Amino acid sequence: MTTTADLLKKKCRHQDSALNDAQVQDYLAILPDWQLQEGRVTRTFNFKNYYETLAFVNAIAYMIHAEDHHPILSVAYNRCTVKYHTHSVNAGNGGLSENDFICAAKVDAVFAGSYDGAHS
Ligand SMILES: C[C@H](O)[C@H](O)[C@H]1CNC2=NC(N)=NC(=O)C2=N1
Repeated sequence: MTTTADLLKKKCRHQDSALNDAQVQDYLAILPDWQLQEGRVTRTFNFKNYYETLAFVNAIAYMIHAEDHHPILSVAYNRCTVKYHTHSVNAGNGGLSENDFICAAKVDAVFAGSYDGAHS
């Protein structure tokens, strides 16, 4: 059974095939703060003010760049919603892959202050 610790040790890699519904549910079970909304793995993070919201956006941008796996971000005064899906699967039609859950776990680690940087 995959754990969040397993996900944190992984690195995103190119994916061609999407996860099936059962696999998606297994990953969601280990990331309880994330929901599946409109086919995207989604979580909203709340902050005290705009400065802290942007600090979070910049912090996850470092991880996002290191993983080369990009979410849709919506940024408001005191919250940021992160939505992940994988463009490359299903012949470019998109879907969910393990990369989405690797990055969700790493976003949580950044938010918790426990992200230990990109590994080569
Ligand atoms: C060439 C580049 O590595 C690919 O286009 C990456 C970039 N970032 C990506 N981000 C997401 N969310 N899905 C992808 O399939 C993806 N592919």
